[in-house]
Amino acid sequence: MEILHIAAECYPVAKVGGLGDVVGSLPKYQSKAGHLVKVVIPHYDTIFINENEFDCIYSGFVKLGNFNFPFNIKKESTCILGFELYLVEIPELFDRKEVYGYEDDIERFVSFQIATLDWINSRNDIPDVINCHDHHTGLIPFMMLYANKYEKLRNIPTVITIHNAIYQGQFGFDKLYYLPDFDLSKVTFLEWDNRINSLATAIKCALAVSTVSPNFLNEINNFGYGLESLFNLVRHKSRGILNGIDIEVWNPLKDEMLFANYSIKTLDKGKQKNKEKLCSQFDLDPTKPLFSFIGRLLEEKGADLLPQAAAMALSENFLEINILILGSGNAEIENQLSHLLATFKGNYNVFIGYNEELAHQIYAGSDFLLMPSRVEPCGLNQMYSFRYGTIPIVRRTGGLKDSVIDIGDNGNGICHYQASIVDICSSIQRAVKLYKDKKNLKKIQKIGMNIDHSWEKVCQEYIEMYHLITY
Ligand SMILES: Nc1ncnc2c1ncn2[C@@H]1O[C@H](COP(=O)(O)OP(=O)(O)O[C@H]2O[C@H](CO)[C@@H](O)[C@H](O)[C@H]2O)[C@@H](O)[C@H]1O
Repeated sequence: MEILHIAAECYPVAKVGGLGDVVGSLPKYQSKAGHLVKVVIPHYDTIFINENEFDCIYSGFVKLGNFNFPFNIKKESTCILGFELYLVEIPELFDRKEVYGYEDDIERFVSFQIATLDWINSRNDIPDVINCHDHHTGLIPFMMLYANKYEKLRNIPTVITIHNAIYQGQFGFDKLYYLPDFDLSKVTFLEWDNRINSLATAIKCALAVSTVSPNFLNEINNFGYGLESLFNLVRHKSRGILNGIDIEVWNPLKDEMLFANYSIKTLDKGKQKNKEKLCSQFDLDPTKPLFSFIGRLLEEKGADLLPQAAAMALSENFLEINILILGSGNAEIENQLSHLLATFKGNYNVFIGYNEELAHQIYAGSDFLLMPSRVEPCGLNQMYSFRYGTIPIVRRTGGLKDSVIDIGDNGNGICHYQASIVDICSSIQRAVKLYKDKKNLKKIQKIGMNIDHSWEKVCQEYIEMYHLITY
């Protein structure tokens, strides 16, 4: 079947977080399974886009209310990613370094969605299914059903995959005129809490809704960021599919970003080498257990707890542990984490920013990975940790609950219930104890490394979902 994914991110073209990882890997494995898979994202000013060849295959103008933005559809010419990659080039709106965070994000992503549909509408061959991802593509199912100019696309089944339900792409009805002419009797599909809500619109209009873990689907039926009643209403067409990971990109034996490659057989030596390099780079003690955190420094990730939790853990375990943090986000959290350096130099370090290579090195060189998330629709970091023989320490929420089982229950990681400093610190204490019990430590590391979280296994669940709505 022909599957078209539409999203804001796709690794390695443009990535801010896990959405990019999934949109860069699920299509690759669907393609390997024999499907024709296309991915459409905006044309940003990123290294991958500047360094690769693209052919312009379509041009037009996006009409956004009174504005007319010229756009091109560009196709990556070599299929280097294992699927067909298409970029929507709207220079005025997307020729920028960052993916999100601009005042005109609504105008940017509404234009992206209209340009994408204009192009699909112009094609003779149309996809069998369109898989939208998150709110940036949430108006697509609505426009396909009710915008006059997309009548031809009406019968293409659509899926909305929810990676993050906190951000919903809301805007006022004063911008309703941005949308192409549509059947006005359907305007209520756009509305939630008196505003246009892109995610709610997609949930109402898509033929299927998927979340990135089964447990997150259960959670949002009770606590759905204002959308719980809607999630309950569409339960019949919803399913939770736990994310997979790209085992080619995340492979300690072949990962070119590591200081030393290793497999389950050479775990001890391999991890030690990576740890020593990492520790010397960050002025840490390689003889002590290394606890790391990688992620966006936001409350949803529990990152606001990190400064105090790190201070407490480092004081309680004085000179017994190392903590290393990689991330960026909330400026206050960034400052607090940076300030800890003065007190705990030698046992603590932080890198504020985004660094893909360093992330790989940290997964490989750490002993434990902290994920005190308040919200985690799936979480990929714990899966990368397993693969690199690093034990995740997680709060039992969302997809973390689906993928991490506490060592007390013969599991693969360390779990706590509360997003609290005390809970994080007591998990760290348990980890320190485990670290000293080398035999048990190795056993748990190996359990993790043997888990198969590959897309090869999971991508069939997406195909089953598509089949349910295409036949
Ligand atoms: N500073 C930094 N430098 C380098 N790399 C960094 C980084 N900060 C984060 N990353 C990387 O970004 C990715 C984060 O992925 P996650 O799935 O853990 O969270 P995210 O909230 O972005 O994704 C959302 O979508 C995904 C995909 O569905 C869900 O798993 C998740 O729960 C949901 O919140 C990982 O590849 C991580 O290594």
